[in-house]
Amino acid sequence: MGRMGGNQNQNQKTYSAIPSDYKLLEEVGYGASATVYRAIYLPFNEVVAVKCLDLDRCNSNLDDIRREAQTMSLIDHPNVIRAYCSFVVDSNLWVVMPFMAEGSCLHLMKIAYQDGFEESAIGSILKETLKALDYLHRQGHIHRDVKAGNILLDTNGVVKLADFGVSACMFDTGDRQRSRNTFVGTPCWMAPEVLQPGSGYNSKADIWSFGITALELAHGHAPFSKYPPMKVLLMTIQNAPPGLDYDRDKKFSKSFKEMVAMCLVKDQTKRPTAEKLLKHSFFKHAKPPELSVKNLFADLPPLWNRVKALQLKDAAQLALKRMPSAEQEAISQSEYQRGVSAWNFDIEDLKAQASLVRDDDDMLETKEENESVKSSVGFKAGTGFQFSLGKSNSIAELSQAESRGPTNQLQLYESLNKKGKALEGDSLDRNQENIALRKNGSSTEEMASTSEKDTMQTKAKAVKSRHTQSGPLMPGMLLSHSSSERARNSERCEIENQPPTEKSNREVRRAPSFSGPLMLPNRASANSLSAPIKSSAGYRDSMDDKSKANLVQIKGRFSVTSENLDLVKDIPLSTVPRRSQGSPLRKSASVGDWIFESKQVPTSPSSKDLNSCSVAASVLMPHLQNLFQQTSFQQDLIMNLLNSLQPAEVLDASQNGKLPPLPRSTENNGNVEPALSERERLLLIKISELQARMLNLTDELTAEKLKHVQLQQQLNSILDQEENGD
Ligand SMILES: Nc1ncnc2c1ncn2[C@@H]1O[C@H](COP(=O)(O)OP(=O)(O)OP(=O)(O)O)[C@@H](O)[C@H]1O
Repeated sequence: MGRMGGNQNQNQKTYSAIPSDYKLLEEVGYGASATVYRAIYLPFNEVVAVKCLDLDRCNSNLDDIRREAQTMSLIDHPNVIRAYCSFVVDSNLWVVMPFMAEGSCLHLMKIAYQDGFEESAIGSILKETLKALDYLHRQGHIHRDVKAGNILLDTNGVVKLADFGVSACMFDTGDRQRSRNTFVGTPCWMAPEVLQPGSGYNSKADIWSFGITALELAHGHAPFSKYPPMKVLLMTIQNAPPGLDYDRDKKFSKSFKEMVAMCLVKDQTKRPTAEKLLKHSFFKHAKPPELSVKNLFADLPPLWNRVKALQLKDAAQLALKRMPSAEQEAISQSEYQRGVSAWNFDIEDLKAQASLVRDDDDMLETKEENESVKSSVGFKAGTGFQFSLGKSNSIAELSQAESRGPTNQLQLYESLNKKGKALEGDSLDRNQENIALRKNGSSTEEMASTSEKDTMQTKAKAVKSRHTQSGPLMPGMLLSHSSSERARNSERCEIENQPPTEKSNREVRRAPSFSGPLMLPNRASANSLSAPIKSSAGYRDSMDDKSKANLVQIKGRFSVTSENLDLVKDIPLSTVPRRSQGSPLRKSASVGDWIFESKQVPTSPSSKDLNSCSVAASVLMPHLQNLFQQTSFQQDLIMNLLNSLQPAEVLDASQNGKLPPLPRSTENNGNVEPALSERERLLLIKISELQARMLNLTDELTAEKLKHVQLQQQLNSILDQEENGD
């Protein structure tokens, strides 16, 4: 057992890393990879929360986890939950935190406010959350998982933002997904730029999630939460942003609506910073949380009883339902409960789930949708996808091709690829392929993963194996998700089309064309097939100057800052050997983001050369950087793909001379191989084939389901006739 991180501040109490010092009591929550217990820290006789993360389900490097834990323990803000300490116990990581006796906003809504909170409480909760975001952004961090489930409440009305850092490394690493093959994140809270490869994201992604969280608190659920993740993804990218624009929202003030609309602007550069948003009149008039939030818990039973009640209620509901719909429910609940944590998707799971959406349900949805969405096209028979014609040609083309069938889609993909268009970042198809690349493992496992039964079994097993200390345990159940309302998509083009303000114009002008090592790829793009990382200058531009200047790395959900940035900021990425030993730039094993170690910056001859020709360098740098990143990601993706291929297939392909040999060791792939482009081309074809196969299978499945429905209808009519005959 080793201590992972703890607060070093002399003025603060020190918590030991000895498991027997903690008496675990009731389970008070669970997430995708962790169960949270109320516990007593015996030396202080103090109630704390212990989050137990199952390390078996995460192949992350312990060093990365340690770094995350240390960063988490350095967080110091009244609205951000801090880790007292964290340490490994058997195969679990225990994170000790303050106990928030009223649990998360999500829990509270489920138990007592299924249609959301009233505006005054929402204002207070959001204001406190925004203070937390402002702090994190100033420190150079992006939270990336802002949602009601991560806003914790204390009995006296204190609001704290939780769930980052340690869990981030669990969620972000592809290893975790590979090892479990069960995870599919719901992109309900994700900003469009996060969902689209290559576009790059920054702290403004948190502002989008914050806007979605505002809607979640107002309605009791996030927009699109009843849809399968793939559909949510499409709707987020292609529809107008959701808002508080409907009849049911009449009760909300103009300033609340306006604030939400400001957050939910698709163009990230037009979203306000947390600091600026805090000055909005909605927050100026927000009541202190001890006045408005505290009232929410009056007369409610203790948190653990609520959690237990929710679990029992959901279990009973599920048991009552017929299996197919129970499965659907479980999937939907599971997705909602698991939330947005992983910024990775799994195309096959997504497709499988999309095909489970009942058509009759969608017909209703579509009717409603058509009221607000001006033009929409069918996505794919049987899946119920609907989306408006988007701005992007490639998305529209691909979508139409998708609706025409897999062959067309493949052809279009290939033609785009030929034209070079397919490398554009906003290609949905590419996004799907990126997603597909994350898949590894057998389809049997994968299908099983979506079933309620397995989810429960897995959770029960995990809880059993974890809990060796004490405390009554409930088998982990899926939380209920009462959302039945769909989100509406209102056109708010005025907001999006607003001309940039004078200030933002100035910002754009000031924007450096060379983004340096800080221009980090987004997670989606890091996994993209070959999408170039467009200039991610926005990352710095949109941050406060202070944090911009200090940012040196992103780890998990953290980007860590340094005062010595100047030392490193002009080192071109293209001159830095990637992931080779001793390189200052390497990839975090846990999170897939770049880490720059400022102390080890080499002075490379090429950077000197470039400096001697500064004009050319400034023009060249972004291109070189993009090229470098592109190649790196391609390498990653190829490795991912190779890993996902059956070994026999790889062997076969290389023996037949189809594929040039590729070093399988991830240690060696820092250098760009000359044969890479040929290999990439072949692999792209392979990917296309795989995707086409997958689409065919999905189509077959859909056709079978249709047949099944028709047969059932025939059977029903025969039975009716027989009954009438009788
Ligand atoms: N400090 C705490 N005090 C009280 N309850 C907590 C605390 N931390 C977490 N919880 C409860 O446990 C739930 C799960 O915790 P958490 O979100 O950290 O787990 P996770 O596995 O990281 O979840 P997710 O899937 O949302 O990322 C929370 O939604 C909340 O209800």
